[in-house]
Amino acid sequence: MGCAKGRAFVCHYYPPCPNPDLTMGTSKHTDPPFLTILLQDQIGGLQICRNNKWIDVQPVEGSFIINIGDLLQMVSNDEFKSVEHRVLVNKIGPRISVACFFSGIAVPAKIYEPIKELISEAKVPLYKEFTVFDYINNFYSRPIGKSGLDDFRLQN
Ligand SMILES: O=C(O)CCC(=O)C(=O)O
Ligand SMILES: [Fe+2]
Repeated sequence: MGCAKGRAFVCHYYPPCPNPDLTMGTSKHTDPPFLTILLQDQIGGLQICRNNKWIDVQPVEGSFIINIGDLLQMVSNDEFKSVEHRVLVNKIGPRISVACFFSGIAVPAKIYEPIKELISEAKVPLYKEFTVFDYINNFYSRPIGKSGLDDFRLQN
């Protein structure tokens, strides 16, 4: 499927914040690509949302964090769920993280859809066909923090 193609690296620099309760490092969101491989330093601050609760992702030296993104949720027909996450700021710091996003094949436009082997009478396709461009373009035209998954969901 070429999910490992379309790589982009983003480096984040979070300066120390005198009033961490008044702001966020990165507000809650899901990542649009298939996968994100994330390297964070020892400062901490990354949280994921599970059962409506925010859980700290403790830094483990020498390890990477793998986030499932929206595109993987769609091709897996919701077998994998795109994780909602955010970053808190700290009085200590700065905090540095590096994300590698895997967005798949954008050019020439490749049509993606829920993987056929995952579809059956009991498990109907939940998403319509899409290209990486369609999804990313729609994602960035939406309010921050709202994933674009619902715009591609089929009304079964
Ligand atoms: O800085 C982090 O740990 C996470 C950054 C992030 O969520 C992103 O780049 O999408
Ligand atoms: Fe993210």
